Amino acid sequence: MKNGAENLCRILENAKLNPENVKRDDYISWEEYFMAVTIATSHRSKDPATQVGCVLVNEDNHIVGAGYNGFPNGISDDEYPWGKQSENPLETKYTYVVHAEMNAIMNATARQLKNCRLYTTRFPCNECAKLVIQARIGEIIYLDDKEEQWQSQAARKMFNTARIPTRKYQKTGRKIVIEL
Ligand SMILES: O=c1ccn([C@H]2C[C@H](O)[C@@H](COP(=O)(O)O)O2)c(=O)[nH]1
Ligand SMILES: [Zn+2]
Repeated sequence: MKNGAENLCRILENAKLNPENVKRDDYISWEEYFMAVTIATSHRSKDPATQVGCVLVNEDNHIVGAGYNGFPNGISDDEYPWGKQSENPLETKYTYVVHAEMNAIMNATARQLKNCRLYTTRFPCNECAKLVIQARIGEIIYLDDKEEQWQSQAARKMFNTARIPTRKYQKTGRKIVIEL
């Protein structure tokens, strides 16, 4: 305890004598950083209605995978349909699109995703939930839930049974402006 107080005094003294030696204190937190990367990733999606981003983070806070919703490799974004409604399932995006979570898992640089955290802009659907559980991912952090959708309800039910915690990202109000 005494050492802690002495250290603090030294830091404050140093800050007074050499203000330029002191680290900045307005850096973003890990949580803000990972959600910012997740949101940025969603901007790669070509889906005109819903852009989803997903990032996988290991226990060392390293990003080991990222993905967004899009058609499979080699499937043309211009020739396949992006529409939602048609009597013919061959004419809607749902038949073809790979979900952001699936892409993040498939693209991961690590084979072992056990205990990774999954950041996503949208609560995973039931199909993604199955993959997440099989990959032994440890926690889900999401920006928006889709509580009204049965796919999200089924996913939540499976996460609860599999004891995978989920939590809504708490916005901090921090803004970062990126000029591209
Ligand atoms: O877990 C999920 C659920 C959905 N997506 C993708 C798939 C589609 O491209 C959109 C959903 O389209 P709506 O227009 O909102 O019906 O989101 C995903 O990536 N992950
Ligand atoms: Zn999904």
